[in-house]
Formats: sequence, C-alpha cells, structure tokens
Amino acid sequence: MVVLSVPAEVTVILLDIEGTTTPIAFVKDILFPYVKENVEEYLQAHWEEEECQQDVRLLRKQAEEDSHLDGAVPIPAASGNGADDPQWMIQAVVDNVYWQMSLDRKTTALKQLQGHMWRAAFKAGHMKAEVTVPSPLKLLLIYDLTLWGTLMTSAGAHSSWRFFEDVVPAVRKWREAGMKVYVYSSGSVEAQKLLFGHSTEGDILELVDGHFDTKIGHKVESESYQKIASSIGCSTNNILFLTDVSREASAAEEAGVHVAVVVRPGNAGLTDDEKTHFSLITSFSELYLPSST
Ligand SMILES: CSCCC(=O)C(=O)COP(=O)(O)O
Ligand SMILES: [Mg+2]
Repeated sequence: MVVLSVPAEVTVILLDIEGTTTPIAFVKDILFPYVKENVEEYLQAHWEEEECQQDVRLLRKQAEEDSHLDGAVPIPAASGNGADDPQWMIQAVVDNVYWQMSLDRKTTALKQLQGHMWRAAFKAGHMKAEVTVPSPLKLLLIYDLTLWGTLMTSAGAHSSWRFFEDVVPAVRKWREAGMKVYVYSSGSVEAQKLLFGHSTEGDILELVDGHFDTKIGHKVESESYQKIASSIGCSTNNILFLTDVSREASAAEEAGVHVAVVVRPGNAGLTDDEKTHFSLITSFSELYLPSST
C-alpha cells in the first residue's frame, strides 16, 4: 500500500466532499437530478416563505453578475415587466437554476437553494440516497422511494448519505491522534451538515470541528485558504487539504497549504504533470500520521 507521510507541522485536515469523501456519482446521479426534477415544485410550495425569497434574491444578484456570460438566464427585478406574477418569476428562477446546473456552477446562490431543497426532501422522506441492504445485496437507489422504502425497511435496510468506506475510520483515527478535521466544500454548510448528520456510519457531525463553504471564498482562489486558516486560528502550513480537483489543490498550495489529490473511482483524470506534481492518494488510509502509532 502507498503511504503518504503527513508533515509534522500539520494539525488540521481539511476535507473536500464530492470526489473526496463522497463519490461524484452520488452527487451527480442523485443529489443534482433531485434538484432539477423538483425545483419548480419546491418553489411553488415555498414561494411565500422568507427563506425562499432570500434564496431568490441571492439568485437574482448572481444573475446580474452573470449577465455578461454566454447564455446567461436573467431573473427580473421583483416588480415591473410582469414580474409581479409569481408564476412568471418562478419560471425565470427555474430556467436560471437549470442553466447554472448545466454548467455545474458552484455559486453560493445555487448551492444555498440546493441545500434547502435537500433538507426539505430529507425531512419529508422524499429523498433516500443510498439504501444498504444487509450483505451481500447492495442497492443504490435514486429518490422518492416510498414503495422501495417500505420494501427495504422490511428487509432490514436503512437509508443514508454516501461516504467512501475508508473515510470515517480514518477521520476517527486522525482525531484520536489530536488532529482537527474541517470540511470545505462548494456544497452549502447546511448541506454538509445534512450529509455528515446522516452518513452510512450514522451521525458523524461530532467528528468535524467546523465547516466552510463558498461564503468564505471560492475553492479555486488562494485567498480562501488564507481566510480559512485565520478563521481556524492556525497558519496555512498547519493545514493538509484533501481534494479531487487539481485547480483547488493549486490554489491551496499557493496559499502555503499542504495538499494531496484524492484519486477515486469516477473522478476526472489528471494530466501527467499533475500526477507528477501532486501527492496522490486513493484512500484516506494511505495517510500516515507520524504522531499516531
Ligand atoms: C452536501 S455537499 C453537495 C455537493 C455539492 O453541491 C458540490 O458542489 C460538491 O462540491 P465539492 O466542493 O465538495 O467538490
Ligand atoms: Mg470535490
């Protein structure tokens, strides 16, 4: 097994989610399609709520910033041009969300709405991510599993959010060795907490010392990592960032953060230069902490 020694100055491990702790397929085939298929219905049901209106305001502000982009979909101001008609406005928001999602944009506005939708879906029991049936059968089901849920529950199944198998044991070990563990994802902090609160290993929120999302800055910008270090109260070289995306790894490295690129099934390929430049791991168990036994 490959072993990557964690530098002695590292006291904080910072984790990306999609492609690092969690399969890209889980996000792309389950979480995102849920949003696409349900955004209109969600807006219809929650339109009058303050939280939903805040989401719309944020999306509108983002749409204004995006107006110079090819194919950008505007969201009109709340009055004038027929925009007082909620149905017309809802359609504009839906079109904007589709457009942003078609480009897999990581804007705070989109991520905030997605997080609120997943929370509502989870609460209502409409979204069940992974259904694990006692071995040897394992099924990955999509969502809205009313019938399946009944069948699976009677078969002793449970629903939970998906982590790679090496993640939770490794995080426990790092914490026992005195490391702090933080999460930095484009997914909103609210969505991150939902995921860690309902993992395949149960509620593992207590294993995380804190969460960061794009409100602190984008993951491809080096200042974001400086801000994270000051928010944690450490130097950037006390942090080891694990991510699947080389642009994020480069931005973190530029800020003085140690990085390892995580190679998981389904992740985007790396160039030969990236493979040479970055430390690579395929499992968290490949990290060796000198302070641990
Ligand atoms: C509950 S996290 C949802 C994942 C998501 O929306 C996303 O964009 C993942 O980005 P990451 O920064 O974790 O790769
Ligand atoms: Mg990622």
